[in-house]
Amino acid sequence: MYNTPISALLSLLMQITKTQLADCLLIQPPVYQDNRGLFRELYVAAKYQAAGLTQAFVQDNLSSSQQGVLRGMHFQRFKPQGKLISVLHGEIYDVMLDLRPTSASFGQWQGIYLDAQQAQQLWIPPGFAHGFQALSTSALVSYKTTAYYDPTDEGAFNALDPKLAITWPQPVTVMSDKDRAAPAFEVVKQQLIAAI
Ligand SMILES: Cc1cn([C@H]2C[C@H](O)[C@@H](COP(=O)(O)OP(=O)(O)O[C@H]3O[C@@H](C)C(=O)[C@@H](O)[C@H]3O)O2)c(=O)[nH]c1=O
Repeated sequence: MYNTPISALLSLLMQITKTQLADCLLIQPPVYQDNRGLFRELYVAAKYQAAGLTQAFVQDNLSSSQQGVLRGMHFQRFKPQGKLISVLHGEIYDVMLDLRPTSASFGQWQGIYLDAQQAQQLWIPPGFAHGFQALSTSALVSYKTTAYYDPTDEGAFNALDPKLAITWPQPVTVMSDKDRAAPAFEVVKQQLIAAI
């Protein structure tokens, strides 16, 4: 629909901010409010490609969580997924951790608050672990991925690992059994280094 210069211009309407972690982006698309409510675009290929999200998305996911629920920290080892995160209802604290051994921010994590009213989105490229906590009564989170879900390729480390000390904002009410049983980050880190 748009040629490259026009899509580059359109992408100026989106505010793109670099995060502390290399290659992750905080995206603030315009939110149009009127007496009916609001309108926002979730994804427009030409605009997001112009902003640097050039890989094709192949899957859309939706999860609903009650307050305090913690999901993560997850990744795929050989078929890593880039993720474009949007909150459709409520508020979350979203955490990404750089798993790329050659990256300047390898092993570092950053948490970012995302909420449906402000409508920020987070771009987490392939090569990161991801998790979030629902902070509102309920939170509806949608995310696009650049690789298919493959349960045989799934990896995880413990989001409550005291050495990582991720500062989850609220008491953790529920985690999956799988997430509670996940190893400490150091185990995953050593595996990643050994695989170089
Ligand atoms: C992630 C995923 C799960 N499932 C199934 C497997 C399982 O039966 C059920 C719930 O899966 P999980 O417990 O892994 O769901 P969840 O803990 O919400 O997993 C997600 O967490 C966040 C933090 C991410 O970043 C995602 O990539 C994904 O790992 O849904 C799919 O069919 N497709 C998928 O893409």
